[in-house]
Amino acid sequence: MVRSASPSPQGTAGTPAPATSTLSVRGVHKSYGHHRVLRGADLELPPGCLGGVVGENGAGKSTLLRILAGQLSPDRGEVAYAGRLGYCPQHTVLNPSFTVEQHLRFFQVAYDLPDLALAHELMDLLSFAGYRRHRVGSLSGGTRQKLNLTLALMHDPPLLLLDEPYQGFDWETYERFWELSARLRDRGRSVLVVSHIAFDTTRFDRLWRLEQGRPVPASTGAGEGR
Ligand SMILES: Nc1ncnc2c1ncn2[C@@H]1O[C@H](COP(=O)(O)OP(=O)(O)OP(=O)(O)O)[C@@H](O)[C@H]1O
Repeated sequence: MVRSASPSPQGTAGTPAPATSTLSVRGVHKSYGHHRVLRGADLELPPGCLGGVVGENGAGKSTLLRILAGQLSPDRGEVAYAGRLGYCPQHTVLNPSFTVEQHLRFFQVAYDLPDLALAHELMDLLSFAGYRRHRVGSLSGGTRQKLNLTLALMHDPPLLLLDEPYQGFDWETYERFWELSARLRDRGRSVLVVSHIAFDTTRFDRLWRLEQGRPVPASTGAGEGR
């Protein structure tokens, strides 16, 4: 049973997660037909923590994140989180006919934001403010991903679920991404990054390796702090 998960981009508050956690996942199972992908996944993410879930292609990372974001129902298990969430899906759901600015306006309405100040700040930080009037269909993959990420972050939610968020980024933008994530973490946000790339694990406060359908705690290589 899912006690709390939001299908909408803005998220909704559901059953609160335990006081010590922003996100609490208990015993989540998911199969596609006979293919058992998640087999009792447990995970706790406290406030102000930058967490990572790594695993091989097909391990079930996106399935887990889609369940956490409320896009997919688990067969059983519980997901609870406090407040809104921001979800950056692996595959962008952008409309190629609309401009970057039009996307921001749509999400401003969806999130019920008074202005786009944070969105514009994120665009400056990710160096794509110059594309504001460009149609999404004309953008490079990396720039589309910058927009994808901005749409997930622009309402400053307490919980961020980011699926392969730096795919297509050049090195400078990749570094900016980590600076931004660390800044969010330092402001008390909980950030969960899913990636098949496991070489930069020292960036994380907590790390799990998704193996045989379960996130297994792993060393970040930097000493566990949070
Ligand atoms: N809608 C679906 N129907 C059937 N099988 C699916 C579906 N979605 C995913 N799968 C299968 O479930 C398994 C896990 O897929 P998932 O996309 O969650 O893995 P992943 O760890 O995110 O992989 P990647 O690193 O390649 O993105 C894979 O074997 C995939 O083929």
